[in-house]
Amino acid sequence: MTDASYRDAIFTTPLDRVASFSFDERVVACFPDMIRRSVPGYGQILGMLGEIAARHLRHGGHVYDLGCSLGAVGLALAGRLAPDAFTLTGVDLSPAMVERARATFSDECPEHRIEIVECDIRHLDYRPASMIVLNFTLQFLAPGDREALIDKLFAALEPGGVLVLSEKIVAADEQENAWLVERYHDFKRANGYSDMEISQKRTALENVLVPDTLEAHHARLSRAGFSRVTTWFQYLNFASMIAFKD
Ligand SMILES: C[S@@+](CC[C@H](N)C(=O)[O-])C[C@H]1O[C@@H](n2cnc3c(N)ncnc32)[C@H](O)[C@@H]1O
Ligand SMILES: O=C(O)C(=O)C[C@]1(C(=O)O)C=C[C@@H](O)C=C1
Repeated sequence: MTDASYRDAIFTTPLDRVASFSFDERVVACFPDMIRRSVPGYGQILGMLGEIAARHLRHGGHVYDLGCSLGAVGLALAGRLAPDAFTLTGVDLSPAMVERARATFSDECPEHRIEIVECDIRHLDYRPASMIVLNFTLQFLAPGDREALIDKLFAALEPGGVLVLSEKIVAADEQENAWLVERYHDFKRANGYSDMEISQKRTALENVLVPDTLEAHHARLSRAGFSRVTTWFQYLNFASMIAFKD
C-alpha cells in the first residue's frame, strides 16, 4: 500500500453513543487491517478473483470493480494479468478511499489501464463490460435499491460476461444463523478483537449493512436474467457467488 496502514482500533474505547458506520478517514487509515481481520476468507477471495478473471475475462475486456475501496480487486487482477489483458474502472463513493486508491495504482501498477471514479454505483452510466465485481459492496445499498442495480449490471455485461458478488449473508433458519454469527464472533476474537469492539461495531453496522440470504441473492440474479449462478465460496456468514450471462 502507498501510505501506512494502521491497526483497526476504532471501537476499542467504550462509546456513550455508537455512531453509524461510515467509510470515513479513520476507517480508510486502517481499512486493510480491518477487512482482513473482519471478513473470513477475504485474502482467498481476492486470490481467486485473479484466477476467475484469467478464465472468464475476454482478452482486452473491461472490468468494473464497484465499491473498490483501496483497490484490492484491481491489484489482485493486475498481479495476475498483463497490462494489455484488461481495462478496469474502480468506483467508490468515499473521497478518502478514492484518493488513496488512485495513489496506489499509479505507484504500484502504472502500466495497467486502471482508473478510479468517485461516484455512486447506482447512478453510473455503465459501458459494456466483460466482468463486474461487487466485493462486499451490495450489502451497503438500501435493500430496495439492490434489484435495480443488478438489472443495470446485467444489461451492461457482454454475452459471456460474469458478475462476481461477495457478501455477508444471513441464514433464513434462526438456529443456523445464530450458530454462524457466534462462530463469526469467535473468528473476530481469534483475530484480536475484544468483545466490546465486536459489540460496538455490530451496533454501528445496524441498518447500514443489511445482509440478504443466499437464496435472495440467487433469486435476484436469476430474475435479472443470469442463466447460471454458483456459490463458489462460503466461510461462515460470508459468501461469494458468480453469475454467468449467456
Ligand atoms: C466493504 S467495502 C468494499 C471492499 C473492497 N471491494 C475490497 O475488496 O477491498 C465497501 C465499499 O463500498 C463503498 N460504497 C458503499 N456504497 C456505495 C455506493 N452506493 N456507491 C459507490 N460506493 C459505495 C464504500 O465507500 C466502501 O469503500
Ligand atoms: O465487521 C463486520 O461485522 C463486517 O461485517 C465486516 C465488514 C464487511 O463485511 O464489509 C464491515 C465493514 C468493513 O467494511 C469491513 C468489513
